[in-house]
Amino acid sequence: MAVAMNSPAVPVAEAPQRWLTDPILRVENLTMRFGGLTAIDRLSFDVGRGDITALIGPNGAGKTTVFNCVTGFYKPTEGRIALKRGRNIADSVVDQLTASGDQHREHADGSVYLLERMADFKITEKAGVARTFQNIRLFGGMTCLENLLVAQHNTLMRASGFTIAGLFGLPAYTRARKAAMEKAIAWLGYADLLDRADDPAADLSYGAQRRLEIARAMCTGPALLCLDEPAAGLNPRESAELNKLLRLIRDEHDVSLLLIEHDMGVVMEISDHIIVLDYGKKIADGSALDVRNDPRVIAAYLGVDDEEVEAVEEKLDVGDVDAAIEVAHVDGTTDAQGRAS
Ligand SMILES: Nc1ncnc2c1ncn2[C@@H]1O[C@H](COP(=O)(O)OP(=O)(O)OP(=O)(O)O)[C@@H](O)[C@H]1O
Repeated sequence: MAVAMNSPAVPVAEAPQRWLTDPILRVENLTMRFGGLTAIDRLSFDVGRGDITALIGPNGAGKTTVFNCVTGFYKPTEGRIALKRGRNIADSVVDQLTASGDQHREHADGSVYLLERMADFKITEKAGVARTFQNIRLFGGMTCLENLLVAQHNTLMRASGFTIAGLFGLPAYTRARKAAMEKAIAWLGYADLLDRADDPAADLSYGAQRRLEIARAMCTGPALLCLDEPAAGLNPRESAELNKLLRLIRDEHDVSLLLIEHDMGVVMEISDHIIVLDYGKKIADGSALDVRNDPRVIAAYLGVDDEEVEAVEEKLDVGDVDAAIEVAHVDGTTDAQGRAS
């Protein structure tokens, strides 16, 4: 997908650097090899609790592979992925858990999970990590409301004691069913889809389907929400609606977000923290402002040669980002994916 570094985005004001002081997710020395190909190479980064963190980079940089490792779809070749559900959990607690060989530990300040040791369904259910995919995966024939109820199936099954007792009006099940309905209706509201509750999901516009998918992920009660290209294919109005929903999730629901995104307008506007990958390695890590001005990032996206990075740097030294991008555009030869050809 083409990437526009010079989109008219206004970077957000400098936010507190929570990824340094209070990480919810800590990825350390992550390596993923597919046969002879090293897709991720000793990658380390932190995701701040309560932040919107964007993982960006040209096509093939390894973003989806990182997501697949965090969410348990892939078992990493090496590395540790620790999720801390609770503030002030010392690194020594994570080290003790690692040494114990266990997957999870309850601690006075919260729970710690080693995601690289867990199956994907446990990562969702126990650690509280939800995700969406590049291609929308709703149940198209079900209504919007039904999609959000299905997401709460596990909670309802637990409440029924995993029996048919729910059918006979077990009080715990009746309460859980009411709570599930209230949650589904609340998320339809947050996603601005209340008036479409009884319509089949497949009838919604593309942007509305994206918001429904995010609402469905939120119905699982995550602590960390991973979104794979949520703005792909959206028009400017739909992107603005998406940004509003993502900010609401961060600001009012105490959920941290990790997203892969190619749309630099969305990334620069809503991200507290940006991590840039190229060829499976981290090439930049910081606020939107830092990353936007980083010559290595511009070079990676626009495909300039190493010696031309200096020319880009010179323009940036005098604060002329647009001229730096212009230099990169003239000198770099890019293919449609923003990768040098
Ligand atoms: N299951 C797999 N088997 C073999 N190679 C893979 C597999 N998954 C990913 N790769 C390779 O790993 C590298 C990183 O791919 P990945 O999909 O993570 O990149 P990406 O940054 O998400 O790209 P895009 O922006 O196009 O989605 C690529 O070279 C890709 O071909």
